[in-house]
Amino acid sequence: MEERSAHGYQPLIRFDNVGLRYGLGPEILRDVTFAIEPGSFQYVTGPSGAGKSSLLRLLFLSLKPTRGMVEIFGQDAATASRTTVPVLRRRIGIVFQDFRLLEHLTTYENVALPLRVLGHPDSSYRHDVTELLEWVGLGDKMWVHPPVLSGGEKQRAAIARAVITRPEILLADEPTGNVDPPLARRLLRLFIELNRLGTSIVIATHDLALMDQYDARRLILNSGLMEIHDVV
Ligand SMILES: Nc1ncnc2c1ncn2[C@@H]1O[C@H](COP(=O)(O)OP(=O)(O)OP(=O)(O)O)[C@@H](O)[C@H]1O
Repeated sequence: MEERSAHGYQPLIRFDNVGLRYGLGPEILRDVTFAIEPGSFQYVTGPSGAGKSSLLRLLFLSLKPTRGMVEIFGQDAATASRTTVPVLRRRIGIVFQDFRLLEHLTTYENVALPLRVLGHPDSSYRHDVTELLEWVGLGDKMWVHPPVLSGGEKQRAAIARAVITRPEILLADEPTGNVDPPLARRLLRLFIELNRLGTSIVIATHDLALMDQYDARRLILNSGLMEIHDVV
């Protein structure tokens, strides 16, 4: 029988006693057990080097656990084939710490890229991409290339690209790391709005001010172990 969470939903992602080590190094994640529910909002936090980025890599199937089980949309990550991984990833949006925008493409083309890769014609998504870029405040930066964008503008372009396909989960690695407090608050409002529209949000951060602004579940990593603080 399919295992279901306390809320009656099947979780989108499930970690069961997960351990991770790089090569022959020490285990940097140990016995990590948690689930990501549909429509949920959580922070992954903990000191520098605690394993936040590594946890996101496991969530995005860029890494496989060295022990325990990671289940993504009901599929065991350990046995996911090379053809299954991209199919699962299409349901996950990710914002990398270093944005990874393509410099030879305009902001519009960067955001439209995931749809173009899926084979959709430009006419089918032009309206959606333009609307989303306006929504994140980049309406006047659509036709410039990333090198002339500020850090915060790049951040918003990366977020727009991550959500243009309406993923079920959005993973963001230190999304407020390079921006000033007013922009950090704006980005947080953007995540909250996306969450209201149904996307599950996972934000890796050590920005305590950010977490204090919007109370949500905290998955706290420390010495490889995870402590979970639910909102009461
Ligand atoms: N590719 C790798 N090979 C070997 N060790 C790695 C690799 N990536 C990360 N590590 C180690 O794993 C541990 C966790 O790193 P990770 O980047 O996941 O932490 P973090 O919590 O995201 O840190 P920060 O907040 O500083 O970004 C660190 O000790 C790091 O040195």
